Amino acid sequence: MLFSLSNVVNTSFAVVSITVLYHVCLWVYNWLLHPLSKIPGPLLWGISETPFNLSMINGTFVHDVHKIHQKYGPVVRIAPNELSFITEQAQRDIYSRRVEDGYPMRKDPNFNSAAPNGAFPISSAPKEDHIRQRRALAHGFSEKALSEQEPLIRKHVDLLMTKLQNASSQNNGTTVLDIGKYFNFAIFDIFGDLGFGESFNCLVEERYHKWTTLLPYFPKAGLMAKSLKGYGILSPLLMLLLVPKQVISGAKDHWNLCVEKVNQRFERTTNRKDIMSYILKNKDNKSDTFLSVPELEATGYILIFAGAETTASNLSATISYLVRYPAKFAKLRDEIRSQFSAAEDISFRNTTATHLPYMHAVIQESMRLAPPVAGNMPRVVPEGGGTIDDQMYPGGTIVGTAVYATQRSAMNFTYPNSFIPERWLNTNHPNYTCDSSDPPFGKETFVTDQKGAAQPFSVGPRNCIGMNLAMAEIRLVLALFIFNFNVSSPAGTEPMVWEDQKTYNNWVRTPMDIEISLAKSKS
Ligand code: HEM
Repeated sequence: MLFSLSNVVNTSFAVVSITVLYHVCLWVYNWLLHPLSKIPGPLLWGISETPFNLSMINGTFVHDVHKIHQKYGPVVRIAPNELSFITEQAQRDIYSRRVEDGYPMRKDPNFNSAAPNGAFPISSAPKEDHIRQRRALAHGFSEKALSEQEPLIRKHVDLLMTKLQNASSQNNGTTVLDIGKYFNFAIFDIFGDLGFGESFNCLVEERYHKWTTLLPYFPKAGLMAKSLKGYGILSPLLMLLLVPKQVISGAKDHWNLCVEKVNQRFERTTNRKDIMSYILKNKDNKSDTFLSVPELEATGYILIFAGAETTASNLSATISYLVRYPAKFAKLRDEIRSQFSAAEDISFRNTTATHLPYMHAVIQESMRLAPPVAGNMPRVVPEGGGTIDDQMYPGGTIVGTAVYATQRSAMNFTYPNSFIPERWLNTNHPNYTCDSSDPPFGKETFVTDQKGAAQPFSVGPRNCIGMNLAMAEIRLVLALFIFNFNVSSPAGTEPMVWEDQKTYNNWVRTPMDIEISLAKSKS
């Protein structure tokens, strides 16, 4: 007995010693000998995966990487084998088509896996599958499809306005409410209708549908699981200890609901021009625009999050900045209310940058400061190496641009942390004026801005397929909202600071109480 106990102690000691020795050797290798050892960055992040993973799990990754870039420059090492960039050129080098094979660097498989049914959604699919899936989905996101979808979308936006008007009317035209929640209701309902053929009725019932409450668990569970993957046999234990149970079960429920909704939509025959109608046209043929049922389930799983959460996030961020900067709100209010005399006149077509240049500038500036997809979108440098920002990096290196850090870098933008929509305007525009909340600026101030570095929808063949839809929704909701309401912070409170929130790549949005009052001149 004694013998076997001492054996166990000795073996354990040996295992621990070997593990420690292995890690010490690995850290020394990563520090001094690794091909990326000369790239600047915090030492601990460069020698071990742990700081990266902890930062992901804590929801501070986006802010941490921004700080690292501020301290160490435009290319930094954020894990032993991973680099982060913040230049416009790097963005093109990583995400656009490469001369070598006409396709961008492949996505990092650790962060882009298959769905629970084993099929790849469009966002993770490998090259050949991606090309086929993207073709199949493109029809549902075309200009033609968008104009056919407008009445369907408009119905929900009108209901949003009615709900807000009712809430205000009951309180002498003014009320305080969580506007982020109402934007979620409307955008999720729109997406239910467009993606799955039925609204979630969040707005009608003024409460979240079960599914929408599950959505926050989806990216969190994914990021946590992937961050802990690299710990080998310890991963299941770490998952058990670090990932809250409701995150795991929430992600599972999200998947089950998605499969159910996609299959219900298959069963339904309808003339509605929703996104699925375009895809289902090719359901039974094996052409190059075909999507299998498991792929459709997997893509539905991604679309609901990619499509709804991001759009609602931008609308909320935009209003948060307008509440914080009343002079900007006043300019936008005047532009919209002088352009239209009735809400019915407002449409996708007449809310573009040509018609409402200041509103377009406001949206661009809020996308710059609070990009809905804020993290790094990791890719793998192909075998044989790849050039980024005129520098060659070894094959297998994980690379990506840090969206938030890029868009807030002083290398790319003057006054990078200030909300100044004017930077996006033509300097001859009457609204190109410096307000009391602004740092001083003149006609020349923003000529050095690297505007092309702000790409919240990314670039290249894997950029956002829903960009036109998202922008049309945002323009319509924002124009109608500002046409109908004035906004301010509730008396005695400070406006929320958007960037104080955490992110799991997407923002973890906290309740956003603002005061809205009916625009008297229109009521
Ligand atoms: C403000 C709103 C939105 C923003 C900022 C946004 C941003 C992005 C970004 C940055 C990517 C690239 C991700 C990567 O490379 O890993 C992306 C991809 C994607 N987005 Fe969006 N998105 C928005 C709205 C939408 C909407 C409304 C839909 C659909 C209804 C959508 C569907 C997709 C899909 C399917 C992909 C993957 C495309 C592919 O891999 O080919 N997004 N989005």
